[in-house]
Amino acid sequence: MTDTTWLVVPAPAKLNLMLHITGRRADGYHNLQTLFQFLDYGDELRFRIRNDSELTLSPSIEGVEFEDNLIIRAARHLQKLAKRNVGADIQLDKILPMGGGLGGGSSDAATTLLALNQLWDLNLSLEELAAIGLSLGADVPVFIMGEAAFAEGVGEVLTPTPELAEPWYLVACPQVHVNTAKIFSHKGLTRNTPAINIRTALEQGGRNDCQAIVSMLYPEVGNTLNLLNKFSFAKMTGTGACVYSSFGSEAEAIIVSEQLPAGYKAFVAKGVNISPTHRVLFRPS
Ligand SMILES: C[C@](O)(CO)[C@H](O)COP(=O)(O)OP(=O)(O)OC[C@H]1O[C@@H](n2ccc(N)nc2=O)[C@H](O)[C@@H]1O
Ligand SMILES: Nc1ncnc2c1ncn2[C@@H]1O[C@H](COP(=O)(O)OP(=O)(O)OP(=O)(O)O)[C@@H](O)[C@H]1O
Repeated sequence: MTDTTWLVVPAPAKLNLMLHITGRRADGYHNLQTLFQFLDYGDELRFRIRNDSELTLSPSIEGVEFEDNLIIRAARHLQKLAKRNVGADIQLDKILPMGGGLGGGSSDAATTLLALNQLWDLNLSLEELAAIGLSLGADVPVFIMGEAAFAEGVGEVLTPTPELAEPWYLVACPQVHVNTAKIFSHKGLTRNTPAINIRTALEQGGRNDCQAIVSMLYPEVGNTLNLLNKFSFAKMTGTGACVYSSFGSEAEAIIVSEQLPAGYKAFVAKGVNISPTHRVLFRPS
């Protein structure tokens, strides 16, 4: 008899609190230094085991083919590693904007790897799942490991940073889709920022080396930065398009969000150093 209950698991957003590009590797990828923090806000996935080897996903994401969806690509990896036929029905509540720099696709993939590893009794370690995740995207490993972290390499060499403050953020999402590969291949991108150590990153923060190029290519991003900067220092996450400011309380963040022009897409969320995915799967209260 198949268990018909659904396992409900969040797929949170991430912010890059700083993002320095320190070099370009022979394979075209870039070495970077970044501070990742999770948001208590994001997509939600539901999983139910099937007793055949089918995978289903509903609803589909407009413009993303079934087999290209990072959720399905993640599940296919695990199916190959399972020594028996395994299948699942998956439901997706997509909240995070795509191409927003919030890591939504990577987070969906990580949640899928973590949840199906558990449901299919595969017993893969977090390190093994992170290695599979890295083949899907540079941002997947941090979501697998589940701790806010200083990341180096292409984002996969992680040092946890539990000492990060957990402020409230106002995140504004200009309605443009930034193509990550296009930004990393831009000739004007700063890609020689000197490496810093983790202590400096934690004490002094840092900038986002992609911000100037993205603001130039997508003026909506620059305009949104200017707008938020009127209230509180604003920075872009990842390769954009979303930008954020931090606040000491939820109420302060909400007051500023209410002053944004009508129609502006924005949300308020708490920064958290433990991923909500881990809280549900590994630390249920
Ligand atoms: C910018 C960040 O979001 C920071 O967290 C990530 O580094 C990007 O991670 P991601 O969206 O998972 O990116 P991937 O899907 O791995 O890569 C998309 C494209 O961005 C470029 N890319 C990405 C990451 C990296 N360290 N160097 C790169 O040059 C590559 O051209 C790659 O083809
Ligand atoms: N489940 C998924 N959710 C979102 N995007 C997906 C998914 N599967 C595949 N994709 C593809 O991945 C692309 C990047 O989506 P994502 O939401 O991760 O962007 P992002 O927030 O800019 O990521 P990052 O911060 O990692 O650069 C999308 O444009 C889409 O084509």
